[in-house]
Amino acid sequence: MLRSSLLTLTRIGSNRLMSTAAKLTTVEVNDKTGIATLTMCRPPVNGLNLELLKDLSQSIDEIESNKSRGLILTSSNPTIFSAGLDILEMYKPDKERIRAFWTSLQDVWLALYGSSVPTAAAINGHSPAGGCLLATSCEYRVMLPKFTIGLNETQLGIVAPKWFMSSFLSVLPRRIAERALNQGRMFTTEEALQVGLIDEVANTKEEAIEKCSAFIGSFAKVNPLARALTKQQFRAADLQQLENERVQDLEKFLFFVNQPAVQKGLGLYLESLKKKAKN
Ligand SMILES: CCCCCCCCCCCC/C=C/CC(=O)SCCNC(=O)CCNC(=O)[C@H](O)C(C)(C)COP(=O)(O)OP(=O)(O)OC[C@H]1O[C@@H](n2cnc3c(N)ncnc32)[C@H](O)[C@@H]1OP(=O)(O)O
Repeated sequence: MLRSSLLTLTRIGSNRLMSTAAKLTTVEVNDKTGIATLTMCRPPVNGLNLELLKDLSQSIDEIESNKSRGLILTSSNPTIFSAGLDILEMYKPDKERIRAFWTSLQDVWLALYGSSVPTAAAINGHSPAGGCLLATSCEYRVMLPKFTIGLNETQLGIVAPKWFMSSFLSVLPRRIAERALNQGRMFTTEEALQVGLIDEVANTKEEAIEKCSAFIGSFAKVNPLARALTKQQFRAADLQQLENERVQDLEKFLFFVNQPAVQKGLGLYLESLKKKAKN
């Protein structure tokens, strides 16, 4: 259950805030609805590095074990849900750390995509690549206007692994998913709604959280065990595939990311991001 030695429990209105010192995520449980909001808080862009991934895993475990009625994933940044994987973890990587990094990403995906509680993403900002992976691992997505979401990996000269595709395919028709992935397409909020990559649009983060809560509330009269087992049956083949191939998936990733051409591409991409940030 909760790691009580490190845990601080604060009450904000009807919410209980559970967070540990120096954590990159917070978990707030609404006492009225019993729904937990899991917030990513790693400035500047919620880049998924090893530490954020570990905190995400721990927070998902907490929510699973504290009998929350659902999980809403969101961001403390007002314009970015998550910039995806922290490219600094993959560029000129440390040998041991990059293994732990990828393994932690696998852990987060298995826990979120396979979660027994209903899950929803309040996408309150841009959500490229790994950000889109997190959002599409949830069962429902509500997004704010004027942001973008998608799997842009091919634009960076990298390849989304099969399990990224599984999440994408659980939301989009195959033809749209395949074309978008091949193009590395980023969808605007409006486009994402049109193709079904998101379920609803909200004007504020609060409204997005309300809509996510309403989705989770729609299961109020459904037997929780029957609901969880049904969801897990839908997702079992995808989850099992990664479980069976975890080691090979890690080795494939390490081989791929260490290719000189991939390293060169990641270096150039980082430079372009930094140049853009300066201007
Ligand atoms: C046979 C087949 C085999 C298959 C094998 C498979 C093998 C596996 C291959 C590997 C797969 C790996 C999968 C990767 C998925 C990913 O998630 S990759 C990451 C992709 N992310 C992006 O492309 C997003 C890039 N960022 C942006 O577009 C923008 O930053 C933003 C829209 C998110 C935010 O814009 P803005 O608010 O204007 O902020 P910026 O000024 O751009 O950025 C601020 C600051 O953050 C740095 N930064 C941004 N994103 C990242 C990132 N993802 N990683 C690290 N750092 C990032 C940016 O450089 C700025 O830094 P400075 O302030 O200049 O230091």
